[in-house]
Amino acid sequence: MVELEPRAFSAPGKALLIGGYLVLNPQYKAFVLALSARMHAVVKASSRSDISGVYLNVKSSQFNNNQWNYKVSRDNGYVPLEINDLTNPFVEQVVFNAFNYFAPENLKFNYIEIEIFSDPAYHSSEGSKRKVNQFKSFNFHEKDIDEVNKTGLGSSAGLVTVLTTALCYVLMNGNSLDISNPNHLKMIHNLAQVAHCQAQGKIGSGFDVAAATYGSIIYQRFEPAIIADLPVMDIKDINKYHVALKTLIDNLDWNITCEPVKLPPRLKVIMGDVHSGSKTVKLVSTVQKWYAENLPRSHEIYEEINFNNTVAVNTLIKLYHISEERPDYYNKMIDGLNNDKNDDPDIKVLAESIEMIRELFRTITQESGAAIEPLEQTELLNACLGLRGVIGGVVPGAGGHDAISLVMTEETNIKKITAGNPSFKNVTWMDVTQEQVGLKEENAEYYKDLESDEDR
Ligand SMILES: Nc1ncnc2c1ncn2[C@@H]1O[C@H](COP(=O)(O)OP(=O)(O)OP(=O)(O)O)[C@@H](O)[C@H]1O
Ligand SMILES: C[C@@](O)(CCOP(=O)(O)O)CC(=O)O
Repeated sequence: MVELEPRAFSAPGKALLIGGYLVLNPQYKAFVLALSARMHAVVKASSRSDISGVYLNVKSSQFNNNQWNYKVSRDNGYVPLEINDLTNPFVEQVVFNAFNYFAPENLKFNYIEIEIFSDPAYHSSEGSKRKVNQFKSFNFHEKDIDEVNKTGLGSSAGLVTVLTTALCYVLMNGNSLDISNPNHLKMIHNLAQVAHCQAQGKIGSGFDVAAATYGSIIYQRFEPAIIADLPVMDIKDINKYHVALKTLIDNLDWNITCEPVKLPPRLKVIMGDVHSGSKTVKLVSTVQKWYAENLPRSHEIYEEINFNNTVAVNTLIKLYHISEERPDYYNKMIDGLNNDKNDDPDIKVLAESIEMIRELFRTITQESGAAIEPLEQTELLNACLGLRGVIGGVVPGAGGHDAISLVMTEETNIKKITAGNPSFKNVTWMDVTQEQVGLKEENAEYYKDLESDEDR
């Protein structure tokens, strides 16, 4: 039996700080922050002569020992067959697309095992037990993955990205996958976008998969048609899907923007969970209906949001440059913010543009009935703006009752300054911050021997 060297990969969660809804249109740019919460995949594979075809086990032991066992064969168009009839659309679409992309005739490593881990911040910790080792710390739940409440950080995008990476490693028959190679990263990104869209049954903007792959970025989407135009799998002619997918992944210019960005130094983003969550699909369809029925005014509102989005993003970039070119001036400005002096003109422009974006989304909320910024969130965000060191805040992404995002100085201790204050009684400050890096190679050894917190 030949064994493939185990490898591990992780990909970050996200917050769409600026550009919700507009990012669905390829003409508008968005600012996506990658977060420190990550999804992980540890993969091993071996060649086994005692089984026919390919066998794949995907294990997510954190969620009531959930696991999915697939048989994959070329004769079946690489449509994965789960031997216990269990479903996980995200896993299935990754397997389907990765295998069809490589279309292996005879796979050397035909027994594949992938273990998934999610960092604690993706899900509500209620009823979970923490297991740790020297390197990692994960929550273990007694419920299945679909029954545990999510916080909205994009677990499926992270999952699809790390699973795609793990399978590319195996399907490339060994050591040649290198995630620091831009071509490999592009292959992973494109495959993950296709799988994520197919699993969701819709074509969203893809900002979450882009951030999982490339980290914090300015993002502009691809034209949805490029994925919608893929043929359906025809078992009688499986080469058709393979050729179309190969062309889409390798040869087509997706015309997307994924430009790395950093928050200016000494600023951070903090997320506040309000324990509720939103139905993104419903919000998006309500807003799209409102948009279509209210032209040309709705377009004018979008243009005005875009103007403020651009101001906010450009000001963040400008602040970064100031910090490099005039560090003394910059440090004084941040010190000023810590002492409640918000009089720097650039900070003012940033704060005002974020306020304008919120106001325009409140107009859409009122007119469409889609609760992008519901009253409770308005009150919470306004209370946050009164805190020393906080520059601005939004309900990121599609809005609603998802966790809020606040931009504040590094020195601001939000837990401390809000403790006991009734305005903040419904919010839990999450242990996540922004991160630069997207897909990352991890040490496969670091996931072993996780033990219950109490036993240590
Ligand atoms: N640890 C995991 N193990 C296995 N499957 C997972 C895991 N985490 C997420 N998934 C899959 O992703 C699905 C959740 O994806 P969904 O897109 O609904 O949420 P999300 O990406 O966290 O949310 P949002 O896009 O709103 O931030 C689960 O139902 C499951 O199929
Ligand atoms: C409304 C939208 O722009 C953002 C959805 O963001 P989230 O999944 O709520 O973080 C839709 C999209 O970009 O796919």
